[in-house]
Parts: sequence; C-alpha cells; structure tokens
Amino acid sequence: MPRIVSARVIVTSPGRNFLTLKITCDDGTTGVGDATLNGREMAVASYLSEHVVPCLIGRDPHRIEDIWQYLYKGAYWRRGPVTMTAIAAVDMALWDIKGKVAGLPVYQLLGGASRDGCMVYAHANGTTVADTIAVAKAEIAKGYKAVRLQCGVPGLASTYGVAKPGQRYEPADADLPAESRWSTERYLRIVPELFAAAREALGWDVHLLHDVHHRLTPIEAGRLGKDLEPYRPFWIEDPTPAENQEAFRLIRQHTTTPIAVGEVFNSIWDAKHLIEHQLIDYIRATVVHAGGITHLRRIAALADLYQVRTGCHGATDLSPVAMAAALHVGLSIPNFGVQEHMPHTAETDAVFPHAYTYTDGMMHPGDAPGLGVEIDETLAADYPYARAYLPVNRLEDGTLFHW
Ligand SMILES: O=C(O)[C@@H](O)[C@H](O)[C@H](O)CO
Ligand SMILES: [Mg+2]
Repeated sequence: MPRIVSARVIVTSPGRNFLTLKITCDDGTTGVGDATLNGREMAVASYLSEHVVPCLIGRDPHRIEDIWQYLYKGAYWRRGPVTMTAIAAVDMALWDIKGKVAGLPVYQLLGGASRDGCMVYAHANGTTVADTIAVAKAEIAKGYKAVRLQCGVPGLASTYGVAKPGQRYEPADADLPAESRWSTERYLRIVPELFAAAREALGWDVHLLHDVHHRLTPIEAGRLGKDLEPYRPFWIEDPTPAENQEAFRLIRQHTTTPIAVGEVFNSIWDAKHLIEHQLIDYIRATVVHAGGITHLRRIAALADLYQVRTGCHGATDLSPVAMAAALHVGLSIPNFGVQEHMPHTAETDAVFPHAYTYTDGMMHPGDAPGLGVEIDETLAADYPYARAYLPVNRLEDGTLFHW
C-alpha cells in the first residue's frame, strides 16, 4: 500500500500567480493539484500547509473519497472558497497519483471518453464593437466554434473583460485593487448592438457567448436576454448575482436566452436550487474552486438529471493543472457543454509542461498517465509571488457595486 510522505505548496508567478500542491508518495510517485484562488492565493497556501498537509502524511493516496470526506467533514467549518480550493488541490493530486499508478489518463478512470474532445470557447474583446468583431474573426480563423464577445461601453473608461489596447486581458494586475466605474444603462444599450453586428459579420455557424459578470438586477437581465434573443446567443453568463438563487426565476419568466452560472460556486449546495428548479442551462462550477474532480463530478451528475450541461470556468487564473483536470472531467461525463479556454502565456506553459492539446476548436487531455501535467520547479522558482488583486467596481455616483 503506498503512503503519502510529503505535500508541498509551490507558489509561482509566470505572468500571474499560481499555487500548486505537490504530493509525494513513499514509492516516489507524485501528483499535482491546482490551488489558485485569484487575489486570495496566500490564504489557501496557509490553509493547506498549516491545516491540511499534516493530516495527509501517512495516508493511503488511493482513498480519494475518504480523504475528501475527511477534509470536508473533518474541518467542522464547511465550504467557502478557501477550504474548497484546498480540498480541490488535494483531490486533483490524488487522481493524478491514481492515474500514474494505474498507467492510465484520469479520464479513463472516470469511465472513459464520452466524446472525441471538449469544445472550448475563445475570448474576443475590444474597445469598440468593430475591434471585438475583428478579434472574433481571428479566433474563428484559429478554428474556434464558440467565441465570447465583450466590448467597451461608450462613456466608461474601462469595462470588464476588455484589455487595455495592445495588452492581454488579465484583470488581477494591481498591488492594490484598481477601481472601475459602471453604468447599467450604457451597458444595456451597447450589448445588443454588439450582437447584431456580430451576427451580421460572423454569420450563424459560430456560438456566441457573453459574460454579464453579476452586474444586472433580475428584471434588467430579463430585458437583456430578450433583446439578445434574435441573435441566438449560446448563453449569457452570471446575469445577476447568485446568492439568491430564486432571483433567476424572474429572468426565466422573460427570456429563452440560455443562462450559465457558477464560476464563483464552491459546492453542490451553491448550485442545488438553480439546477433542481431548472433556472439555468449551464453550470460553471470549476474543478479548482468546487472541491476537485470528485466534487465536480457530483455536481455534473446532479445537473444531468435536469438537462443542465457543464460550461466550466477556464480563465487564465486557473493553472494548466486545473485545465488538465477540467478536460479529463469534460471528456468523460455525459452532460459536457463547453469549456472556457483563455490560453496561458508561454511562460506559464513552460512552467507547467502538459499533455493536453488544442485542435480546431476542441481540446483533449492527452493520454499521459494521470492528469498529464507537471510543474518544472526550477523554472517556477524564477517567478516569485507578487500580490495582485482583482478590481473593484463602483457606480458613476461612487456606490460600491459588483465587479
Ligand atoms: O468568465 C470568466 O472567465 C471571468 O468571469 C473571470 O473568471 C473573472 O474575470 C475572474 O478571473
Ligand atoms: Mg465569468
């Protein structure tokens, strides 16, 4: 029986901060798990090293479910992003170890491939409608079958999802939170214009997505969904904050535009009401923030009962370790929908060599045993941690709002 002999938290910042848990067994087998919680990284680092690692030493790494339950129920204080990200990192590393011991890629342990690959969506953003469409065209030329459209809002200095000219979009870029301003009225005018122009320029053979980023009230979201219906969006994401899950019923009463929610969810309990009442179409809960492969599969299984499909978060604040884990889950479950794909920088890809591949709008986790991703610790050490925050958002009168 193999035993866990060590577990270490590795912090590296090849362009942005990533936290990786590396578990080693007495036979030398290692496994990696992503523990990145954008803007709150060191809280997870401390939770893992101070409170989780001591409980792992000496355990049998094959008992994935038992260790999951031990860390979840055993803490007494359940759920929350810090706890569930720490559990996710352990869970991913244990699946990686199990795959390596079995000599199989993790998706084979999860039941095998249910499809040829995972459809992924690209990001297209620009200051103007025309700029955004030009980027979307370039992404479609790379083979993407689905593209998320975000454009600048006239009258606002900066907009969620839109890069500064000439830069990559990376919202966590300040050593204190940057502040942006928001106007719902201006926003609700530009998005239907963006989608009308996009259908005109891009045609109907591409899926078009949009992220509202929690910024509308339910009735405003109903209006946006209705205004976009003629352009058949694949989804609108996070149309309203999801603490009050019943709020989505009002949106549903007004629009048939599909809804995706859940990148900030940590557990099945955050998604249960939305799924059981069929208030959403896609669940965005993510392997790294929702308890790992073990728990994400549970959420997907619940969702499948209600014809809700997955559309997992996959921004660059998830490391290549989480991307690999997401692809193993996505390839194997029956109700996969789409996977977000924001390619990492070359520096990040070099620190995390990986087996997953992108071809023609689809990704595949590869057939290396385990997750198929490693961390180059020597290279990782060249990129020290630097505190970085996500922005905060205020209304034009200064009221603190949802970012
Ligand atoms: O759907 C997305 O990719 C975004 O909502 C990002 O996850 C968010 O900006 C935090 O990185
Ligand atoms: Mg989002």
